[in-house]
Amino acid sequence: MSKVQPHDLQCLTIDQLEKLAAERMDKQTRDYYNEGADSGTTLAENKSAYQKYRIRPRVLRDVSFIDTSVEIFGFKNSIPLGVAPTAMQRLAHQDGELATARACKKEGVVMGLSSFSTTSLEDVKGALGEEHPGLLQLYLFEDREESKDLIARAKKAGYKAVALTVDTPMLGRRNLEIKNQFSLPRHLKSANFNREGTESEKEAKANIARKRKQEQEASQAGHHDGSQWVSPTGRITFHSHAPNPTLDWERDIDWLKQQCHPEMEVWVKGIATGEDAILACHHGVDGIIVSNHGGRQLNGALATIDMLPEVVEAVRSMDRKMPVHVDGGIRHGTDVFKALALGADFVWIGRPVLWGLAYNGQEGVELCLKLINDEIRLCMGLAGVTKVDEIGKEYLAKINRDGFMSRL
Ligand SMILES: Cc1cc2nc3c(=O)[nH]c(=O)nc-3n(C[C@H](O)[C@H](O)[C@H](O)COP(=O)(O)O)c2cc1C
Ligand SMILES: CC(C)CC(=O)C(=O)O
Repeated sequence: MSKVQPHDLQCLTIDQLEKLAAERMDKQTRDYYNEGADSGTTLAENKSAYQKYRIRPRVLRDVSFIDTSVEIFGFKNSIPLGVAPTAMQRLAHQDGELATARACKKEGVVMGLSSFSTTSLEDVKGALGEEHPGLLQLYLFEDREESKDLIARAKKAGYKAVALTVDTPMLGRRNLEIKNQFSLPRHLKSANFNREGTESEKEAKANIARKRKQEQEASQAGHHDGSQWVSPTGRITFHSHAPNPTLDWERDIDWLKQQCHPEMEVWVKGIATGEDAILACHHGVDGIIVSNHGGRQLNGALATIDMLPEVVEAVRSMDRKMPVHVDGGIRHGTDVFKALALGADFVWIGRPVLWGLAYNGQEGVELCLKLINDEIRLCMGLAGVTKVDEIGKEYLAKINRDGFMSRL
């Protein structure tokens, strides 16, 4: 009988990792990382909704060899899970995104990098290495030149995909963030922006700024109020630039595909309905991520595992096969199994990685990924499956409100 080899006796679960990390973060960081929007119901439900599902294990199947790997962006990922893009990782640990990248490389797990990282996208790709695919998360700015520049740099650095985040036309209301007057400490910066730039880049930006100012004066009532307006030459901060209320399927997705294809895939992150999944498919995106931004945007939105079935059904009704991923509230290997059984091709985790980083830098992130890896393997074995693509809805039952169980 094989004996379980713990990686760290102090930390055997993601829940324990969360507690250990909380002791090592300052209040500003802890609140920023852990908070959800408004009263936090969607944040809580992302996690609790997994309890509605139970696994129907099959027995007497030889599970002596289990393959947890899947292919993503042409890369053999060790588990059907990736690290979701989360901003400002150097708040958690001085090595920030570099520590996460090194851990992802070591554990064979794909990494999503936030546009608002505290390490440049080039340095992160350097740490991931040539073989390892990177995904760059994008906020498309109203100032297209900034976004264009970022996309060109990602392409040059060798990223395999971008994911446009579409659930942030406005920033969700995070009350602790407001109360703490959260901002990036002086010693850190949004490393992908606010670069000095060459003389000709500076000149081009100054021209855009002049043009914008003229347009604004002419219309007298731009759609930004004075407190939000930041000129294209001004500092880019997440408060000023992540939200973009002007994003639109027709104009922006086609533009993005033109900038990225064929070198980089274009994904859309933040799909929450079957209707939008169909639009994404019509607009030719390479894949979608069902997400509510970890409960940080629209409080009262459905938990992502509850949105997933309608999105999967909508996508399956289309002629073109488009992959569907999901994130939000995934804390156990059994959660990963349930999401795949409900039709997701792949899942992503956000906060658990930040907790790993805060607990012990690169080693903490490795620990987080190892714990989840162990749990996925164990769950597959105990459920009687040996390959990821064997996981289907016949392995799940749903517990309804009245406590009765139904087959899916
Ligand atoms: C602190 C923090 C920062 C985040 N930053 C970004 C970001 O820059 N871009 C983005 O698309 N999503 C961002 N997200 C959302 C994550 O990509 C992901 O959707 C979410 O964390 C998944 O939920 P989970 O934390 O419950 O796993 C962030 C989430 C957290 C917790
Ligand atoms: C740059 C940000 C808006 C980060 C983010 O997406 C978040 O804090 O949820």
